[in-house]
Amino acid sequence: MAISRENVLLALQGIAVPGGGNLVSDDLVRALSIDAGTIRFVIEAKDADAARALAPLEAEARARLLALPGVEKVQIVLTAPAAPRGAPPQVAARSGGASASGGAEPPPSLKIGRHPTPQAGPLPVSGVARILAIGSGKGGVGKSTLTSNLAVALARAGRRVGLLDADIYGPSQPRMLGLTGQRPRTDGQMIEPLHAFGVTVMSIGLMMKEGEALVWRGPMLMGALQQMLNQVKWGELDVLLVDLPPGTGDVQLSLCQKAQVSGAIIVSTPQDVALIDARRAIDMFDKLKTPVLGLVENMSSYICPNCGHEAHLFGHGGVAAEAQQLGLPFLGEIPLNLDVRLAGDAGTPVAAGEGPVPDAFARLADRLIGGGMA
Ligand SMILES: Nc1ncnc2c1ncn2[C@@H]1O[C@H](COP(=O)(O)OP(=O)(O)OP(=O)(O)O)[C@@H](O)[C@H]1O
Repeated sequence: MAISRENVLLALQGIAVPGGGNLVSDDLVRALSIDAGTIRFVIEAKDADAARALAPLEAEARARLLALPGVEKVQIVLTAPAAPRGAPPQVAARSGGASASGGAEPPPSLKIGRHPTPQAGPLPVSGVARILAIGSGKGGVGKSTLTSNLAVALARAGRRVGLLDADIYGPSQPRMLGLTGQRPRTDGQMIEPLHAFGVTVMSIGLMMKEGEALVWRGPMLMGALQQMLNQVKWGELDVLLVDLPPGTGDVQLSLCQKAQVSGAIIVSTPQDVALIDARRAIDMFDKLKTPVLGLVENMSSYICPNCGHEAHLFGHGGVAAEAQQLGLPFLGEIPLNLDVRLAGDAGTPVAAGEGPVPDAFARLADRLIGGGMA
């Protein structure tokens, strides 16, 4: 029998916390997910003392949930922030590069991941002229790589660019932009984004302990995304690129429901399997009434650095053909090149340098600017 979220919350509402209220009314239940017979969630106490006081409630919550029909397993994590409340100092950005890494700091005190605030429909983000969703049907096609490099290329072309890493299942932008270990500053209300290579950057991964968001679903995710859009001091931006998780899930839905997204760009490799999934992503954006602005082919051709021979490891031209068939613009192609990966791993996007690959990203940026998309 399917377990309903409402029944779980109802059971948890019955558990009083010291000082009045209950687990749900005090917003202590975070990251609730229900997966077949398993219920997972986090009880987030405000500090270590509060966590100790809540420990008996964890057992009570488990017992109550296990008594619900269909529940086989209950996983509860009781956590408290590792550091006292207050913002860790932000490390200043080096001009032209990413802020220097200061080692792994605890997450900022602002709680990310909460129930969404009701709103009438998709809203603009203050100061942001355009929001572009960067999506893919399949994982690993280079969507995050493309997003960081496109952001850098747009910044180099003089645009005011923001990048929101909403890939909660594997936020990779901090690593790709050399921001690993840094924490954004917050006053408890608003978040100061980080800056790297001329791009204003915020990643859901910078706001939480590793792996914390993995269990989020539905409303929690929607609330978190809403916070990332509205509680970050984005400043005045010509364009905000949103790096989405692969596929067609809650984050895509939440983004298009909460924000006025100008359009989506779909990244795919030329392989048939990737293209089939890309079609699904396009279909989803159509259903969400978000215009698909075009397709990009990543890992297009491979030029052997030793002999100059051009090979097409994943095929070539498949995405352009698909775009034509769907009547969508083909925005450009990025070659498969070892430097792309090495630069991404090293935290200095290849688009920040010179050469044929940075030129390919510059062409893509120009195409978007020329088309009024960025
Ligand atoms: N054009 C390219 N040439 C060489 N390597 C690339 C290229 N594009 C991406 N890569 C590498 O492929 C791997 C996957 O890329 P990336 O993480 O950007 O994909 P993704 O689609 O965002 O994945 P996920 O869906 O898992 O987030 C990375 O190691 C990246 O460096």
